Amino acid sequence: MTTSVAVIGANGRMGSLACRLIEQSDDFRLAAGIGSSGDLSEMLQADLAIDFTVPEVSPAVVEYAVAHGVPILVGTSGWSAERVEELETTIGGKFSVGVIIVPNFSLGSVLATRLAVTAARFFDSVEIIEAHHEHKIDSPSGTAVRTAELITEARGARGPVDAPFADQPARGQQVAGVPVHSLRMHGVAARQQVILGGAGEQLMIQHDTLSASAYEAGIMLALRALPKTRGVVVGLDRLLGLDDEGASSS
Ligand SMILES: NC(=O)C1=CN([C@@H]2O[C@H](COP(=O)(O)OP(=O)(O)OC[C@H]3O[C@@H](n4cnc5c(N)ncnc54)[C@H](OP(=O)(O)O)[C@@H]3O)[C@@H](O)[C@H]2O)C=CC1
Ligand SMILES: O=C(O)C1=N[C@H](C(=O)O)C[C@H](O)C1
Repeated sequence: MTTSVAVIGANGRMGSLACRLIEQSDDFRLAAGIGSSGDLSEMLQADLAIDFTVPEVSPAVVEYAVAHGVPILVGTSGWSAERVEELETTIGGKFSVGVIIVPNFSLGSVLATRLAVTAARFFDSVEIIEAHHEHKIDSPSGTAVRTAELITEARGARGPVDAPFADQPARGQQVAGVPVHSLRMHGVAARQQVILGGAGEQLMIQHDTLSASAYEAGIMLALRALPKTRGVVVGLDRLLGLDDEGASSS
């Protein structure tokens, strides 16, 4: 007995990877691959859906899935805390439908963010530099936004990071009070550096994605967790049981 999956954004880099993983698996089969000229109603023939589209389109895809009772795994970036909150309001009573939003499917990236969130409680300065390939249309990356949000949340009583002269454009975009600097260039897949500064020392936590194979295990893990999920869950860390480690506001 296999579970059928519809992939929205099936012609893209990540969507085609998801299609391949589903077709190669023993427990899933591809019910529909939907591109920008397709119709979202094609997802209704599937048990589950995966969204790898673009940040502007993703909310409508997710709302359609939820409205029609199709659990959905979201890999598309752009899901800031504010956007997640809006979705939770929209979902309202429909909490029997699962929505898993994963800013980054790579295990190393999730761990790097976790380490940075833990370290950020002990340093005055925290800034993020992220670099991505030349085809990435959005900035800052979803991973950087999530990292910044978690950092500020974890600092709690310590307050926001010290980001002097942050109103100057060259100081980056302020995300939850953390300066984020985005590079879009040839020769890189995805990299994130969280640089922390304190009295007389610096700590840098860097993660490099070298190829899209880094996302494969995380996609399958999240897909398998989706039928058991109720309501909105954000982050692979939640599925790995890492979310309550180190992120204390004490
Ligand atoms: N969570 C994670 O670990 C990762 C997330 N990402 C994120 O995933 C997203 C996709 O990335 P990537 O695959 O590289 O991007 P691509 O540009 O390769 O693919 C995006 C796809 O979205 C499709 N699309 C656009 N509008 C619609 C629509 N209305 N309905 C259906 N499909 C639509 C396009 O379809 P068409 O070709 O038919 O026009 C296109 O193929 C990005 O937000 C990226 O940041 C990327 C890597 C890892
Ligand atoms: O577009 C990409 O490539 C990636 N997007 C995600 C993001 O915005 O964080 C995840 C990863 O960084 C690759």
